[in-house]
Amino acid sequence: MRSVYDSTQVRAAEARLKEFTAPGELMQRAAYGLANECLNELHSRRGGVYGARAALLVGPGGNGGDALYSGVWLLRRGIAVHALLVGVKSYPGAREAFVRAGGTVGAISDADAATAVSRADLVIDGIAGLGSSRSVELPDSVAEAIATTDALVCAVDLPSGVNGDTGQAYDGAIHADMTATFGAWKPAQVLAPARRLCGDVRFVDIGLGPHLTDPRIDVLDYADIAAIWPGPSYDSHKYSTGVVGVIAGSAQYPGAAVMCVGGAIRSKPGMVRYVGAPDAIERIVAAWPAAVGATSIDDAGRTNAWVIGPGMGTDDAARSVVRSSLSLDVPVIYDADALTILSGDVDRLRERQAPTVLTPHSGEFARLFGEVGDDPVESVKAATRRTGCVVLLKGPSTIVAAPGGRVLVNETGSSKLATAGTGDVLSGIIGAALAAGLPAQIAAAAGAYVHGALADQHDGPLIAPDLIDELPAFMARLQA
Ligand SMILES: NC(=O)C1=CN([C@@H]2O[C@H](COP(=O)(O)OP(=O)(O)OC[C@H]3O[C@@H](n4cnc5c(N)ncnc54)[C@H](O)[C@@H]3O)[C@@H](O)[C@H]2O)[C@@H](O)CC1
Repeated sequence: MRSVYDSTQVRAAEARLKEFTAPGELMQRAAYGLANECLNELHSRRGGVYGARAALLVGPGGNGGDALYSGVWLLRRGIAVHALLVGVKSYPGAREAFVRAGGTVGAISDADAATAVSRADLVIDGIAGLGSSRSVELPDSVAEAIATTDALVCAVDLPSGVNGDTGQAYDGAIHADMTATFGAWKPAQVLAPARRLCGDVRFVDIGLGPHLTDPRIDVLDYADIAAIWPGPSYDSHKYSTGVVGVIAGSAQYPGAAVMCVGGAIRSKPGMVRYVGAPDAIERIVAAWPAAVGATSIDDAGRTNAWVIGPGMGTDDAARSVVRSSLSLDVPVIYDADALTILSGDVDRLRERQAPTVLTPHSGEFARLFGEVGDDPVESVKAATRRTGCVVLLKGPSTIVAAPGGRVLVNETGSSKLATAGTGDVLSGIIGAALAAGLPAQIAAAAGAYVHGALADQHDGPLIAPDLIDELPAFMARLQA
């Protein structure tokens, strides 16, 4: 598990750590770590560092200070380093130390600033880090040189022009190949769209660890999923490993039911019960002979969790099923059409006594709760407060929040998943995890992890059934 801290938490931890360290010590640790990461990467790219050129983009704050002090270390390794000041001020003492070590200094507005960037093997972006909250305005020629260079572009703590806490990217944000993060992972390093601008994030330990508490976000990794994903025990039987009920599909979207049941059944619950019209049951059993059919929830028999919504339509019959499902006393995941049906009636979700998971994409989220906005984590948290449900917002970074709980962000998957039917598979996987007894937020986040990992491991173009085909091998590895 990777814990992620926002700027207020990082600054508070820094303030506490500073009580035990000499003045300037933390910046020296950061600058040394930054220089090391750059030197290692430069070495692997060029086979050596001596004789290389570096350009530093230096803002007025601590971020620029880190860049200048890292320049001192680069100079000591025989790299020619030129600093370009963005603005008139620079961090007290840093510029002088840099010049003493042999560095040269110019302004970002200098006529040869773009040339200095284009000739560099390494560009260090120290315009702004934790204090970055607006667009980056550089001369066009410099912006163009940064955007087109083959040099290693390394961001100091965070790329300039991204909001470290929300993941928002402002105009002109720097696109780095690598980011050296100091002391903690920051939200922008795991949230879209900023995550992509960070490149490869390298953690530089400056000793903040003991002073950081109560992370804003956690990111689950493979080891977490392997530890929590339920597997059968020696005395398992089909009822002990969980029974999933699925209400999905319609005459218009029959495939949604096949995808959803497939996602559930291949995640290995004890049993999957499909509820639908007789012809739909026939189709499902033809595709998945191990599934069991029933024509109503009442006739379905014992079930540990329900998946309701994929492709079910929004007609009166579907509305009535969704309304009556609110009183089910087992966990329910509402997806797709069920979310559209609930969008006129969001506050009724508070009636639910058992755990409930909502899995909207941004359009469905907007219908339910209003537009996601610039701070998606806060939007999702507000939705959980309003409904009392676990809310999983699908997107380039999937966010899963629970009432009163910590926010989880999923990093697996990619735009490969932007194809019809993949969401139906996801809800089936989450349904299986819920039926097996995982807590709702963990089930949702673990399901998103598995779903994304299936896409990641699939070679070539992906369609939704490929995810189901990848499931047995993935599950076998996970439970080995
Ligand atoms: N506080 C500490 O103890 C440590 C801080 N460190 C560094 O200090 C940084 C935070 O320093 P600061 O609080 O001074 O904040 P920053 O240096 O991130 O940014 C603040 C300054 O940059 C300007 N700025 C913001 N966006 C800009 C833009 N787009 N274009 C031009 N100027 C812009 C602001 O007006 C302000 O003057 C961290 O990200 C990290 O790099 C590290 O040295 C580790 C220790």
